[in-house]
Amino acid sequence: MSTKEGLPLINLAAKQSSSTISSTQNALRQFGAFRFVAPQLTQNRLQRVFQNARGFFQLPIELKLRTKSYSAFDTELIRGKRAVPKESIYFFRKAEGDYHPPPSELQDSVETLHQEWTNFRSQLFSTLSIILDSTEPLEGTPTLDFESLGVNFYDSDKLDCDRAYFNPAHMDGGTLTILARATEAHDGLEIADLTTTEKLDSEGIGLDASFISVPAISGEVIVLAGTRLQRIFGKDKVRACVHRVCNPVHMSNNSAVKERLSLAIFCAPPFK
Ligand SMILES: O=C(O)CCC(=O)C(=O)O
Ligand SMILES: [Fe+2]
Repeated sequence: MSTKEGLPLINLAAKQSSSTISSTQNALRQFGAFRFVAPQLTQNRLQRVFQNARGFFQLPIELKLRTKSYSAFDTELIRGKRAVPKESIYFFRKAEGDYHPPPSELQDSVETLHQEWTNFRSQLFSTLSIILDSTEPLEGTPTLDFESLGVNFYDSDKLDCDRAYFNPAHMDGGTLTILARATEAHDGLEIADLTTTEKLDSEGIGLDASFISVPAISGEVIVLAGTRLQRIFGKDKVRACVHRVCNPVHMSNNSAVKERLSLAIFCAPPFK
């Protein structure tokens, strides 16, 4: 199944047809993912964030380490053990200590993008309630849910050839992750077809399941269900998406891509 057939594309501003509802219900069980149309999130504002982030990631490491919510190459762990060969900077997170703010152009461009995202948030969650036939609207709990945003930078020059993944197979812990990428086309992002395995943990699924490649398409973003959404609705309705990013040097006919930037909004349902 191609990604286009496999992952339904939703227009949040429209009334959902019964065929969109049923294909999205299926996609949430099979992949834990779908897409929505959001040119406002993928065009100029996003490119400005990536341009500023590229400048930030090129700064000397001593400067980056002093920056609030920066995580250096190979410092984040998946399942508490596998280091992820990426650098990231997170926004809207609390940080203890004496850190510098990120460069102001980067901070401003992230805030502008995030402001645009807030126009989509309640539409996305109310559409999700309709799709999942939920009688209660999804509402965030201030103690459990908070929203943050991460910009990730992957550089295949920093990766030994034996590491096939920029980001090993994992699930995100929150409700929904909105993912946008800097490069259009196949940039290594893959999601598991959860109907191809009996395994339930992300490591087992990573070894056992079939994965499909999810190209980045202009004007659209991908939504990944997190473990919290799976817990709220139950595994029969929603599976947490298991996703990974291949090192582009391991991808056939795309070996020219060496650098990869992505942006994830770890979003929370609106509060009452
Ligand atoms: O870089 C990507 O496309 C995926 C990022 C991701 O999985 C994450 O930040 O949790
Ligand atoms: Fe993730």
